[in-house]
Amino acid sequence: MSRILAINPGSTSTKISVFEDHREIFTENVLHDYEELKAFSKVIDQEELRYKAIKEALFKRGLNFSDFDVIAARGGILRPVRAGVYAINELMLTDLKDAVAGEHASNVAAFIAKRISENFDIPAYVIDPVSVDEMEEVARISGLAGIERKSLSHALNIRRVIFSTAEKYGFSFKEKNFIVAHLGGGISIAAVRKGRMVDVDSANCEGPFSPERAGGLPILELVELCYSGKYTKDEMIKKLIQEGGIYSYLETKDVKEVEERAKSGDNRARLILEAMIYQIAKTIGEMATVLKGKVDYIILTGGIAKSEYICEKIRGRVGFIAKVERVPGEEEMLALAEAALRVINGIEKVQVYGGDYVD
Ligand SMILES: Nc1ncnc2c1ncn2[C@@H]1O[C@H](COP(=O)(O)OP(=O)(O)O)[C@@H](O)[C@H]1O
Ligand SMILES: CCCC(=O)OP(=O)(O)O
Repeated sequence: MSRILAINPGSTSTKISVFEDHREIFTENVLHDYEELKAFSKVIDQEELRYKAIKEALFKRGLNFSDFDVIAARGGILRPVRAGVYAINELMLTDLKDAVAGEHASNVAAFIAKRISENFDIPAYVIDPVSVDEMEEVARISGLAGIERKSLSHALNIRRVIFSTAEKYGFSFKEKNFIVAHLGGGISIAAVRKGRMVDVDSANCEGPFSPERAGGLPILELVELCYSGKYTKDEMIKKLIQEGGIYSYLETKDVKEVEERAKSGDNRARLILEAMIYQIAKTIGEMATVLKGKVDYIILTGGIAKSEYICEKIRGRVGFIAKVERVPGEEEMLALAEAALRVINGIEKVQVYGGDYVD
């Protein structure tokens, strides 16, 4: 039996899970004081705070870091990489430290995992980082020379729900084509052709708006706003990534609340919710063209997919394309544990993060 510690830092919490082989022993979402987190200018500076929080959560249950056989961590915004399991090396830590590809809560995970690994002599890996990039060449062209489309997505959950759907229906995920819409605080929608994520609407800067992110915007108005003198660069980024989308219209990021408001006669909430659903469906339609109409399953996942009401409305718009599956919530912790197990059992090779990405 192998005991696995899975670590998944989010913007306000650190989720940890303990698995014994495939069996989940417990999962805890350790909440952090937002004010305390805000005091750090870089995400990786939160290492000590989050490390201690994880240690305490384990200690409470009579566990220590030395009780584990492997550490599996969510990968941050690294250079573009193929999907898979990566050993944590110096280049990875330097890239995360320099935030070469951007800041994200998961950037700190590799540092925590490395620390445990060194102190307790346990292997540690990061798995399916948010910068998994398997896009085809044609998908990288943005429309303006000098700006390239980027693959920044909920790759860990997207790949996991494809595995679980394939398992459910008894086929290999490499035999089929999927469109996966991860519908959480951020939204990413991917076209996955026979196991390869050939295109994705990046969670931070394209596609539908989400509870907290603006998604794709009319570009000239955006330029006007940037140069209006009202906002600094950091304020603009915050406005687009943390305070955009539903939040900018309704001052809440809670879609459950918005749905309740819409159902009880709040016309503004109804319109904004309908618009998000409309944009999600439109992007799913776009991804169907990427797969030339050969779509086997559309999978709706993430917190918002817990809503039958919203999923039915999306299904109403995209059901003509393919069968719509719902995988409510996310399976990221399980995805981390299973990947580590595949390595332990010799089913999957550990890859070297080396900036040697070849398409
Ligand atoms: N039953 C539900 N119905 C509608 N929306 C829901 C439901 N449960 C959670 N959500 C919404 O899902 C969003 C968060 O999704 P989640 O995947 O947990 O986000 P993240 O991990 O990105 O923070 C929130 O807007 C939340 O209100
Ligand atoms: C940066 C892409 C992945 C992402 O948006 O994750 P969160 O929704 O967890 O911030």
